[in-house]
Amino acid sequence: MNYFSLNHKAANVNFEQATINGIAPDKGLYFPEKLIPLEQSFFENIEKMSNTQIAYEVIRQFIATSIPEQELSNIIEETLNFEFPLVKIEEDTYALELFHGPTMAFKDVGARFMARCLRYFNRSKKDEKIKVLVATSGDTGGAVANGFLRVKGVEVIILYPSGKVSTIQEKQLTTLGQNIIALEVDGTFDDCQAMVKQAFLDEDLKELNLTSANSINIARWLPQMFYFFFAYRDLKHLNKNMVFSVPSGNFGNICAGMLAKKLGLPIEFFIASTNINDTVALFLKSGAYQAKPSTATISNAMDVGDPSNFVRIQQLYNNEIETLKKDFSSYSFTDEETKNAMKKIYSTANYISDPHGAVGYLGWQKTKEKFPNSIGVFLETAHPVKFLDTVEETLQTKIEIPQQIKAVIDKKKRSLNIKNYKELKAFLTLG
Ligand SMILES: Cc1ncc(COP(=O)(O)O)c(C=O)c1O
Ligand SMILES: N[C@@H](CCOP(=O)(O)O)C(=O)O
Repeated sequence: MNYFSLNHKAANVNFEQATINGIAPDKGLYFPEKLIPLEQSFFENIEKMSNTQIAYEVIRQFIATSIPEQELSNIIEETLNFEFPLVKIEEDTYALELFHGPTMAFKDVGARFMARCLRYFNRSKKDEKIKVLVATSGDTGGAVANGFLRVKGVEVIILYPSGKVSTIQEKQLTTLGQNIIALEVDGTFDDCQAMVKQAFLDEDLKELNLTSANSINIARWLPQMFYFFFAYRDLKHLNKNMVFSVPSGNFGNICAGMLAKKLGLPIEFFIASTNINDTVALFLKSGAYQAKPSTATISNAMDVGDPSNFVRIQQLYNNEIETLKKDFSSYSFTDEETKNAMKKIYSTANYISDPHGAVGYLGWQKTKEKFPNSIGVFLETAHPVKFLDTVEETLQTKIEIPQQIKAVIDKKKRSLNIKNYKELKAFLTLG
């Protein structure tokens, strides 16, 4: 399988090269050249398959010969060594918990998979180093730090917006040291992401072997398909159509679900549920895509004003907005609505949702009238403890701190402050 650039001005490359490049030389995101639907027998027998068997079948066409079969199986086994439970919230509503990995956010899947692919690609390199540049609005940074810690030949540089991530998220991305460096940016997530993209295109930095560990990188993005299949397997016995509501920021997660649908996964509809950063919802109304500066909210990991992966979603639908709307819509919610949803879920189902999951719940609530015979699955993308102050204050309850968080909470933060691209470039060239 090869990948082409969505800007159509760069050479097609295989999985290994696309992973190492991160983004194509013409600034475009890589996209698979063809999508081969999975066999009918796969869906007929899916209840009998384990997570790792499903993941292997789903991803193998995308890896092709870049990684040998046994090695790919090992990568998947190591990546998916935690649970993906579904919790019934209401008769027609389920939460798919994606936070049982080491950093308690869905990013663990993509970050662990990508780190292991790079480890394989670096296996025979001696002194050569790859620098992984990553922008985070909260969770990617921690997951990438954890997933890439001590990976041979890789140095990770994380850019995060100062004062705009939660205390626990900040600890997760600034305290590991070793091959992980955190840069605290005086700006928003979009500023961080723009700087990362600029660095990839900077001729002066060509020698540095830069790549990205955001979902713009196919090795981070593609494994995010896995858990849509797991949820289907676990709910198939209900014999109902399924609608997914995905709390969305950079739109990588929902785009992976939509790719899964193109492979044959029978999902009826997708809802991109956002906070007030509503660039995509506005696009669906007006037909004109207008990126805007992001606004800070209590679901901070979704504070994205120019979602990178929306171009991939458009590509999946041949840039035909009316066709896209048959499978997809987007709704935005305020912090007040989010807090009320958290309270409702807590009082009616005794379930503590984090602000992102609550936005997902709201998206399904808003849409469910149109799907009276279906079940809605909203993704619980992070553990509520990651947003401790907001959750405890909103629900007036105490959350037990899990072991993964205890391990970082008292560690000392280490970060360097930067203000602009010039300072990033100076750091990369001198540091
Ligand atoms: C907890 C949480 N929920 C939702 C999102 C949004 O996911 P995506 O950027 O793939 O749309 C993120 C960050 O990406 C996140 O960390
Ligand atoms: N919400 C993200 C922002 C980056 O998203 P990514 O999936 O493209 O890495 C975060 O938590 O950092």
